[in-house]
Amino acid sequence: MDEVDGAGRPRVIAAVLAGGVGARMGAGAPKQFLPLAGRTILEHAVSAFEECPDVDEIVVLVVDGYVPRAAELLAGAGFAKVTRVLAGGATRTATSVAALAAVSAASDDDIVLLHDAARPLVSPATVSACVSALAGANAAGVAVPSADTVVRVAAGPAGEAIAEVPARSSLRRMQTPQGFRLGTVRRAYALATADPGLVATDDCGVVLRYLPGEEVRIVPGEETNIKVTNPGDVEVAEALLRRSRDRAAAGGAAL
Ligand SMILES: Nc1ccn([C@@H]2O[C@H](COP(=O)(O)OP(=O)(O)OP(=O)(O)O)[C@@H](O)[C@H]2O)c(=O)n1
Ligand SMILES: C[C@](O)(CO)[C@H](O)COP(=O)(O)O
Repeated sequence: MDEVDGAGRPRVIAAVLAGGVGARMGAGAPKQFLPLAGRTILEHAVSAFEECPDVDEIVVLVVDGYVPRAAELLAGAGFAKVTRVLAGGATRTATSVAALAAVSAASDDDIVLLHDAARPLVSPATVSACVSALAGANAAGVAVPSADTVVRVAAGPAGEAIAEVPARSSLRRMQTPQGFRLGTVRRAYALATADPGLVATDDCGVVLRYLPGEEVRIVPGEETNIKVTNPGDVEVAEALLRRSRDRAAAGGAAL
C-alpha cells in the first residue's frame, strides 16, 4: 500500500465535479457559482474536503471556460489542499473520466473521492465515513434510505404506468462522495469508456456494472446532503445551513 508521510495510509484525493452548466437551475451561469450563505456553492463543497483531516489533496473540475474564475475563487478562499483546477467534460461521466486522468500519477492503492459540487452541504464527517469504508472495500458510496415508495414505470397504453414496486427497505438514494481505490475505478472506467452503450448517472453504478464481482459498500449519509438542482433548492440549502449554524451556536450537532 502506498504510504503518505510515513503515516501508513493511502493518499486520499478528492475530485470535486463542477463541470455542469446548471440547465435545470436556469441561473444564466453554472449553479456552482451561485451564492449560498456568504460564499459560493462550489466553495461550500470544497470546504468539507478541506476541513476533513482524512483528505490530502483536492482537484476541482469545472465547466470549460470557467477554469480561471474557479481558480481565482478557490485561491482567494485560501483552500490549501486544492492543487489543480481543470476543465471537466461534456457529461458528468466525462468529468469523472477527466478527474481520473487528473490523478493519473497516484497509485492504484490510493483513494479518490468523487463529489458533486452541487452538494454543498456535505459534512466532513460524511467524507470521513466514506474514507473509512474503503479500509475494507474498493468502492463505497454515500446513500440514504427513501422515505417515499419508489416505483419502476413503463409505457402503458395511455401513458406511464407502474411496472414494479421494489421493496422500499432495500432501496437507497445515492449521494456523493463516492470513493474508490484508484485501481478499481480505473479498471471500471476503462471498460465503461470502451462500451458504446455506456449510460451512467453515478460512479458506483459504473463500478457495479463493469466490475460485477466488486462489492460496492453503502455508507450511511445525511438527508441534508441535498443536490442543488432546481430553482428553489438554493433557498432550501440556505435554510438547512442556517439551522446547522443555529444548532452549532447552541452547542448541538452540526447538520
Ligand atoms: N458535464 C458535467 C455535468 C455535471 N457535472 C457535475 O455533476 C454534478 C451533478 O450534476 P447536476 O446536478 O446534473 O449538475 P448540472 O449538470 O450542472 O445540472 P443540469 O443537468 O441541470 O444542467 C454537479 O456538481 C455538476 O457540476 C460535471 O462535473 N460535469
Ligand atoms: C451522482 C448523483 O448525485 C447520485 O445521486 C446523481 O446521480 C447525479 O445526477 P445528475 O443528473 O448528474 O445531477
